[in-house]
Amino acid sequence: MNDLVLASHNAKKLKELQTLLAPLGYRLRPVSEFSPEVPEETAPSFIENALLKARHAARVSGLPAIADDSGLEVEALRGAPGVYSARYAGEPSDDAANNAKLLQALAGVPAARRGARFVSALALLRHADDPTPVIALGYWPGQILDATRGANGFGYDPLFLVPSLGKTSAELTPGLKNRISHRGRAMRALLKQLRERP
Ligand SMILES: O=P(O)(O)OP(=O)(O)OP(=O)(O)OC[C@H]1O[C@@H](n2cnc3c(O)ncnc32)[C@H](O)[C@@H]1O
Ligand SMILES: [Mg+2]
Repeated sequence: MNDLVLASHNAKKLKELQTLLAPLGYRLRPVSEFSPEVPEETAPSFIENALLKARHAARVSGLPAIADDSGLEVEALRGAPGVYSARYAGEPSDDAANNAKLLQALAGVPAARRGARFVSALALLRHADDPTPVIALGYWPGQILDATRGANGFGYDPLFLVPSLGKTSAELTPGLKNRISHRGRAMRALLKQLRERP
């Protein structure tokens, strides 16, 4: 069985990626097995940050690696917190503090202007110097509520309303979230590219 390294230190994100990749028959190994080092996410785009995380994981493991860089873009905040989503309220990353800061930033903004989307960029490298990484993006549109709801998921899930379901992302089962989320969509797009690659 081929090994694939998952370049994430976020346990809940790792679980989602593992579930999405499980049917592929890879042996999935978190990058923490190889190195405790967390590369700095210094780039201005999700794609570049995903690449730098995947490249670091491929380098420390000597194996193919995949990374997700993701975040929440809020229309009324002109795309913030965006690539800074994990550290919106400062470092270290703290979901409750990030959600509190988002609610504060949107105080007084009516429902009609609380549109947002989750973004996921996936990058897959066969090795650290791979000149043709596979990149895929996935988006998930929704709306930011004015109070948290639900206990599943992570990050901004309790504030992210999926309008067609009338539920927040934190009220969905993990299986349903993976079927419709930004990360699920990006993964299906990535797998399609892999199938079509000459
Ligand atoms: O970089 P790694 O180690 O993978 O873990 P991370 O949590 O730092 O991940 P990112 O740098 O990609 O930052 C993504 C942040 O965006 C938010 N986010 C991304 N996907 C999400 C999801 O499915 N549900 C809720 N929040 C999400 C959440 O705050 C994440 O911490
Ligand atoms: Mg990160």
